[in-house]
Amino acid sequence: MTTLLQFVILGLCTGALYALSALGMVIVYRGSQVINFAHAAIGVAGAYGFYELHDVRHLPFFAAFVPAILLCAVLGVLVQFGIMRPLQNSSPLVQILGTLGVLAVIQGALALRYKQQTIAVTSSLPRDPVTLGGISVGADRLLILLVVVVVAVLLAWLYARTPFGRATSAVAEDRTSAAYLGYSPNAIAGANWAVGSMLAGTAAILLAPITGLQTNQLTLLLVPALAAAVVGRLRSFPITVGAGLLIGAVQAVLGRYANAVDWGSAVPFVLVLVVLLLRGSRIPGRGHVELRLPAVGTGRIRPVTVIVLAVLAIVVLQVLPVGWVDGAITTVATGVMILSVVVVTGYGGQVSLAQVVLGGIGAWVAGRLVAAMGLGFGPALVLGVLAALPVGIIVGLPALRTRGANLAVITLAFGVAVEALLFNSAPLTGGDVGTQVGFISLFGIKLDTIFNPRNYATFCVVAFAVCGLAVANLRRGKAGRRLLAVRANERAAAAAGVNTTAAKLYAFSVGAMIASLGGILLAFRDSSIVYYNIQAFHSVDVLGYAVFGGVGYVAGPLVGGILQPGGFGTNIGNLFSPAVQDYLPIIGGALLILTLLTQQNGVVHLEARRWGRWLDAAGSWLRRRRTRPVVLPDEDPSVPRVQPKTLRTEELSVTFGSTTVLNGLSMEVAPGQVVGLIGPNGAGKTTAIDAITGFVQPSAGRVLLGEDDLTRQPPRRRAEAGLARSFQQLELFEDMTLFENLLVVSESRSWSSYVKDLFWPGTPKLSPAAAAAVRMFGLSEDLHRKPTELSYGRRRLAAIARAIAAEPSVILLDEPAAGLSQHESAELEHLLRYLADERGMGVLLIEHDVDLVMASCDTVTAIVFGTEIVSGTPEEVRRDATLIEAYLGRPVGVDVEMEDR
Ligand SMILES: Nc1ncnc2c1ncn2[C@@H]1O[C@H](COP(=O)(O)OP(=O)(O)OP(=O)(O)O)[C@@H](O)[C@H]1O
Repeated sequence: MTTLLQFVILGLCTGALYALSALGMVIVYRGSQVINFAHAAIGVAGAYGFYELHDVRHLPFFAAFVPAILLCAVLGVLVQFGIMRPLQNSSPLVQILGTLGVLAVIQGALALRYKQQTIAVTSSLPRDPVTLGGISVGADRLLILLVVVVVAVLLAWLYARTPFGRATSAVAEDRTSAAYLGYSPNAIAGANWAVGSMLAGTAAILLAPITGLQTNQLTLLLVPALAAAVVGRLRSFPITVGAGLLIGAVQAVLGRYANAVDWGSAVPFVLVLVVLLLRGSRIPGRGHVELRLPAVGTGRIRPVTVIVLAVLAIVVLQVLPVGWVDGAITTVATGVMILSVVVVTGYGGQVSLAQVVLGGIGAWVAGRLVAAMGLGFGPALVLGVLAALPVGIIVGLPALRTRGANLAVITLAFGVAVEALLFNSAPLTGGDVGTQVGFISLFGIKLDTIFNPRNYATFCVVAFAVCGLAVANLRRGKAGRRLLAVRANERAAAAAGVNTTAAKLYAFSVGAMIASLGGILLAFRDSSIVYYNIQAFHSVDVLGYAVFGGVGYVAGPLVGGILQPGGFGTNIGNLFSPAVQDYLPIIGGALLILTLLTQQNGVVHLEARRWGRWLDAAGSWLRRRRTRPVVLPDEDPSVPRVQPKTLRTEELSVTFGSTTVLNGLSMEVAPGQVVGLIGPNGAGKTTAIDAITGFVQPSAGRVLLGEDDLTRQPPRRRAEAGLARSFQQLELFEDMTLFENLLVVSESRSWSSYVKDLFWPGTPKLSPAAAAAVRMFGLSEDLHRKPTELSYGRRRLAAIARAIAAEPSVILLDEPAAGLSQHESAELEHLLRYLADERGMGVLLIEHDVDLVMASCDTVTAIVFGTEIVSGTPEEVRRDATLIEAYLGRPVGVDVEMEDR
């Protein structure tokens, strides 16, 4: 028992340092809404600075400590102003990568100077043993614990009670409003980066005497600190400290009682997994802001170009010097791994920092099958690729309830755990000696890289071509459109009936299989695979390479793969100096940062545009081919009536916290009926639509469509049952053309397309209902355009057309006339009647344009503060005094016309 307590206390001390570093992350996040993945790197840079001054130049503790943490502050401020400020409106992916670029540069710079050696650092804190209740612990550990608790209390006070803290909270709440109040968001962000970075430095300086100073110390500090900060919601100081202490204590106990395996490395992963799964939500809330990810290509294949390039590559490989063939192998094999990022992040919009580890798992399975079971390379490769599939699904599971930076944290933590438990486990991998796979061959062709590197390089090129074609096919097929819909807007995707769960898990599983193939190709370059070399943090580089090349483009990975050490980048660098190899991590990090600042869509996007311009200049016939107009199916005069179903809400109530926003709403929308739902701002109209379509759970009441009780169904099932909705903010899929937007809602939801599309995506065609919607709104000229290329009015019409294209029994329109011209509003009125009278749809219309409501609705329900105040024909409602009073805020006579709001 005493031993257990002793380890708990020791663990608490290490945990206190995680907590200290995590507190810094929380501060940075509060000030700038950025999760800083370079946080530990900045801290470790400070620790090296401290070491130089204190241990090498023998300055007293504080004379070394103060400049060291000031160095961290300067680094933090430079990162904020030089990189994060320009990226402040970018997607979480881009912001994460910005900090990861900084991490690569700092780590690369430290590795240049200090290599991989571990430096012993002397402690300035008193280390005499202190005995507490029979347990003896070093005084330095207790002091650290005390320091962290004091810092947490001070921070809590600073951020709750001082003007600086209030200003930071105001900026965190809303940058624009804070600026109106006179706060400078940038100055506040800079100050928080400085304070947060100083805490990172303090934590690293205090940790160095315990663990020794090493550039790889980042893992030791970064992952647990990230985990603690995420558990504290990047806001709460006490919860963050508690989580850090918990991680430290559990790790210490596991290290004592289960030390055969490094279970401690898995603690941050397990903790974050449990917390995020419990806390997350399937569909993001209404306030979720979708920031655009880098651009996605069309996936269009030019077969002649592909064949010519592949043949050319294979021919060139036969004559290249051997050093360059090795470079080609590394570049192309890494390219295969990066293709997995194109699927998961480029198409699926999910940030995964586990791709290298997934590749490593595939390589491990294949390697063991060859070495231990004597299986041939071919079958081992197939089984290795298949083995990654279930692991990919496991990695993808958290993505069902969390997204963005949180997902990046959890996938990184997963990678670190697998690295420690599998790749660093000598019994499982063969340790330093590795796994002997010998000289491999396939169908009698020798593929070893010692005597037959050109064959292996050719095999890598073929593997890339096959995967690249599959990924391009995926982009053009139904499955790809589902992924892009989820990436662009999860809420709208769910409302369109897309199974977001299936789409995400599909992206992760296909990504895992491709990553696994890449991992196998990289591992089997050697006749002895040393799994120690597979590092979880390398996924960070791979994600960076992907964005550098163009994360949405199939050709991007080949450009990104050049940066991989040992690839073409090394070959090119060696032409100038062999030392370039050492600088590659720094160059890679700097290039990534530059790409993010200047061209987030990647090199290939830039080139594609350049080529596009060239094609434009080359002749109009080529231009015609590029912007081939989408052909609508012939007009079908008999667009069928929809399946008639009546929507009923029974005593529907919604409560947020203690506030009841919707209070027992009962209404009915029958087939062929247009029903208006009106009320002043904040009355609860959108909440009613959200509750009917499954985006918020009602606290009481029922939602029925025909005979089906939909009250507990997710949005997708309600869409399948026959409900479609438009959103106030339109929520179109911005990365897709209008044609693709319409396809997402109207094409069949077959599961088979998840497999078929990889090989044969087919030619997409609009359904008669979608084509009719396009004609109705005169959108045929806009079909090949993306929503951003349309005027606001046309975007609105496009959003309504998309909802109609799903052929719903009942359509719910949330302020469809907002921003429309008078002419367009008149057309909308005509359309609403057409949908009800000719197509038999039930229409629920939320609108502030009272004239439109009165002219087009059969019945109108008015709500105020979530409660129905009147319901009846437009004429009855128009003359209701209570409603007029609610709208105008004062009692009036019945003859007063309601204002057109
Ligand atoms: N997720 C939420 N958490 C807490 N309160 C919420 C949430 N969503 C909406 N509300 C509150 O519920 C009330 C009703 O909002 P709702 O958007 O449904 O009104 P509305 O009638 O559609 O208004 P408008 O006409 O301005 O769109 C508002 O006070 C709003 O602030």
